[in-house]
Amino acid sequence: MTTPIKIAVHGAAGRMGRRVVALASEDTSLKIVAAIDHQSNPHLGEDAGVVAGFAPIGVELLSQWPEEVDVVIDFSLPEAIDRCIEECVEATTPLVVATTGLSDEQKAKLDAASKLIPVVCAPSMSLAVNLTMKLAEQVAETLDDVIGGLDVEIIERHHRFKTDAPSGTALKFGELIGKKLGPNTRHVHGREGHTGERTRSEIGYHAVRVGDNPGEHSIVFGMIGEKIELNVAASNRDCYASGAICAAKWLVGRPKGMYNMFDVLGLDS
Ligand SMILES: NC(=O)C1=CN([C@@H]2O[C@H](COP(=O)(O)OP(=O)(O)OC[C@H]3O[C@@H](n4cnc5c(N)ncnc54)[C@H](OP(=O)(O)O)[C@@H]3O)[C@@H](O)[C@H]2O)C=CC1
Ligand SMILES: O=C(O)C1=N[C@H](C(=O)O)C[C@H](O)C1
Repeated sequence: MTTPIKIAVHGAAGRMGRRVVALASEDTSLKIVAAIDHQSNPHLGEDAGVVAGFAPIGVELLSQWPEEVDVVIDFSLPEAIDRCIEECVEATTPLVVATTGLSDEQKAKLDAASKLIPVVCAPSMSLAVNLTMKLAEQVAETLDDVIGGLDVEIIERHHRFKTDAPSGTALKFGELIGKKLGPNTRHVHGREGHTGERTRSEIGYHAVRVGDNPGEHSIVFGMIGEKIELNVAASNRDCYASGAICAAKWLVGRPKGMYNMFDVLGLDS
């Protein structure tokens, strides 16, 4: 039997962290050795499995970083990411970053870290979302010069507790589509008032916040006379948690560098 991969979950008491703890604790190729959260989290000191709504796993939820881990999975908040990067660089631990809403400075810090450690960073760990991104690239490339012009609008729906908008995934869809449409693409967030006619060169973003929606994205490619709409929706959070676990397993033993879910899923060839 091979030795289990030792993982630490950062943001372990959050909505996503709990699902990562729950799924990883059922995976015999993994051993959760640390569950890290904010120093004032009310669950600190409790068993992370119990916090996740599961059986005890013998790992306390702590705010301290552990000594020895093979890989860290991070689903936290932008305000928590700097320390996470610093701890991983210091210990040369591979890092999977799923947190969205990072500042440009934080993205640069993560890039710098990837010169020293292997990093997977992706706004969505979901297989279906990443496949849909590939489809969206294909549609944009094909319709770029369509007669009458192409209008791209991205609508995302998430739970009312989400703190960043638009979603990291919506922004990634826009970035990938924008690359296919050319350098004049403008990214427009919402519409209000006397906006004038829509220009051809814009991608519109619309962020809907409702109830407990775990994440839904619609990419509309509108033309004169017809439209294509790509829809991808999560039924629950396990698509993201299992994607992150898959990324963590893939990352262990890789050379330092910046990777994404296309690399993990083999979608870039
Ligand atoms: N890439 C992907 O596939 C996905 C990405 N996400 C992203 O993951 C992130 C987390 O989402 P979600 O789980 O819903 O959010 P939650 O707010 O439920 O979870 C975040 C957790 O991080 C904790 N935290 C806050 N500050 C710190 C800190 N300084 N150190 C350690 N932990 C800290 C929070 O603790 P406390 O409550 O005490 O502040 C909380 O437990 C978001 O950015 C979201 O957009 C979400 C789903 C999928
Ligand atoms: O906060 C969430 O819930 C999600 N956030 C990610 C994002 O911002 O794209 C991914 C997923 O859609 C769920």
